[in-house]
Amino acid sequence: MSSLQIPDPAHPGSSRQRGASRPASASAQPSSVSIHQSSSRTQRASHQVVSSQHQVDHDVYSHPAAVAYVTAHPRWTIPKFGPYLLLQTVGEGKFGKVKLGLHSQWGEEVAVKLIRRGYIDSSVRKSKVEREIEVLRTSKHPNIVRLYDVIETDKYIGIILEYASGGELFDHILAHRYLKEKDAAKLFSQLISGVWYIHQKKIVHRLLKLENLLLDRNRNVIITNFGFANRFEHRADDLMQTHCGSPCYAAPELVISEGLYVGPAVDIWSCGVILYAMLVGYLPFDDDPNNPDGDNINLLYKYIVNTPLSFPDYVSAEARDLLSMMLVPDPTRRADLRLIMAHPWLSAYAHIFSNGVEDLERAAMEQHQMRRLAYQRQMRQVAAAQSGPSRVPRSPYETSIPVTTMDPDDDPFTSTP
Ligand SMILES: Nc1ncnc2c1ncn2[C@@H]1O[C@H](COP(=O)(O)OP(=O)(O)OP(=O)(O)O)[C@@H](O)[C@H]1O
Repeated sequence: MSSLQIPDPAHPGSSRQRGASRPASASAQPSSVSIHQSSSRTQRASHQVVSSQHQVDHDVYSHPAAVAYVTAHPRWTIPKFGPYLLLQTVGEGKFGKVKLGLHSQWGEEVAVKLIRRGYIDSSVRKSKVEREIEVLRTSKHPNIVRLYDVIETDKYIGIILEYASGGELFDHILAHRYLKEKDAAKLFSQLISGVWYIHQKKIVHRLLKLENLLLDRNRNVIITNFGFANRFEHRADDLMQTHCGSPCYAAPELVISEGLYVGPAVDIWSCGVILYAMLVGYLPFDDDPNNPDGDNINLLYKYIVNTPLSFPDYVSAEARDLLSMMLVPDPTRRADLRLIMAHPWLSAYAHIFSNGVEDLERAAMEQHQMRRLAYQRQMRQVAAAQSGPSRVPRSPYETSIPVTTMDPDDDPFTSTP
């Protein structure tokens, strides 16, 4: 596999990792190629204004995440992408891998979504990436994944995102079979707050599903994957394509009216499917091939439109009432967000809905600032421990564990675990 084509400022034209003795042997620099020229550049200052405190780069190798990575993979070098060390792969999309990144100065953990430029080979894919960046750039909400930066190289577009360390909501539900109503109501309120926020900004997500809901370390919802988000006023474009991959969450009008309707009600339907899955432990409308109607999208929608919702005994009457308001095939009769937020099943979380757009943006900024300061504090503690009198080796790099360089023909961004 060939290596990243990163212009090396010291050796123009050279981009390969060589036999370095330090773990982070490649330094990615943003290339001059851009899908989103000037706007992506303006995002790049986000890590430079937080603190006057200077940390030295090597402290980051004592960061618990770096130590854990090196302990698990003692023979791998750690590639660098911009100011971030790239650690393990935390997820994979059609575009490429998502890696855990570690800011080399501040020790902040981030998710680095590495989109291979080769993937952007059509206008649909190009606009998907551009949309995701554009929507995230303008969104600041405690439950919407935060965009920190966009770093471009010749081979990759790296979208630097808030790291949702709690994994996917899908797995959280699987682990519990289904969620307690109290827990589901909290998560659902956060989802609805995020959806309300983007709808206020005249944006529809259009691909809400369990796999696009992540959790942070405190089990709060983080909404991700805005690649198919669209403005209210835009007509449908790639919608049919969008939902071919996840028909179970797609509102009936997307199929029945051949995708011409792109109003906010499509997100309400998907939120209803998500809430049903949280409370029941399976999807209300299934595309399981064992379900004779499920493997054909048109039959599935005929089934959805003609079959009344059913619930297992353990779902409360109030929750059923809310779901029955949301999972209404006719979008004009489906509950809107105002009705959902006022529903008694969510009364314990009504305070979440009392915030306006500006309050939510302020809360998101404050939350982010606190998190960043906590990371910096952690780095300072690591540095203080390292310079203490009874200093012991704090990372495998200071022990006898050999650090070998990767094969220069390997691509560090895709071949490392
Ligand atoms: N901010 C994040 N924090 C932690 N993990 C993430 C984050 N973003 C993505 N992931 C992980 O990476 C996986 C793939 O990411 P992403 O949602 O971008 O791809 P996808 O759902 O396949 O989307 P696409 O349709 O763009 O291919 C997710 O399912 C999740 O496990």
